[in-house]
Amino acid sequence: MDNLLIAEHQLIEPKVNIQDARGKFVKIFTTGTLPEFVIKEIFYSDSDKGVIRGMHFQAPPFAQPKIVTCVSGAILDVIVDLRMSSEAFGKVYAYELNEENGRSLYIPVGFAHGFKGLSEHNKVLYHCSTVYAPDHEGGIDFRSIDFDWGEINPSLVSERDLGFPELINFDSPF
Ligand SMILES: Cc1cn([C@H]2C[C@H](O)[C@@H](COP(=O)(O)OP(=O)(O)O[C@H]3O[C@@H](C)C(=O)[C@@H](O)[C@H]3O)O2)c(=O)[nH]c1=O
Repeated sequence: MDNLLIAEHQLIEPKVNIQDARGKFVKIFTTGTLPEFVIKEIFYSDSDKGVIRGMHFQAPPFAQPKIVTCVSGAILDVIVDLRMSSEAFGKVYAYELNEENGRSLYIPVGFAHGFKGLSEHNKVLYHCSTVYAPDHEGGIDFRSIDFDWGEINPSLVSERDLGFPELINFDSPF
């Protein structure tokens, strides 16, 4: 599938990021940003400070490249490389996405994704290049990757996210 061809993650700078007397205008994506990226679903989440969601992926043949943008507030966005053939298997990349920098993160096939809310509230917008496939959803315990999440409040994490396997015991489908 063409939309699975962009193999590496990319931090996408906004094409326009303007503040004026009315407020902000941010263009996060335009044709040419990721020419092969096809949008099949768009959704957003709304979370409070300290909430952690992740680390999630969809397994082949329903793997799901996506572009993540924090349109309100601030998050620490985190991905981990789960590609068995990758020299960087298990490597973690983390970026602050927030309403000021207008940045997005493109997440290719073979990575799990999660984030922690840094501001009082955040809204995170997803553009996905495949549709939701609940039977092919998977995850890694966010506490098992090589990343310091700071304070973790289990009441701000879903039951499902607390029950995923640890990376060390994980049989990657990628
Ligand atoms: C992801 C998703 C969930 N749902 C449903 C399932 C559930 O009842 C409810 C909330 O789902 P979750 O608890 O999985 O929501 P959440 O934990 O926010 O899931 C998201 O986490 C981040 C880290 C990602 O990377 C996303 O791709 C997605 O997996 O929405 C859909 O109907 N369609 C979807 O595409």
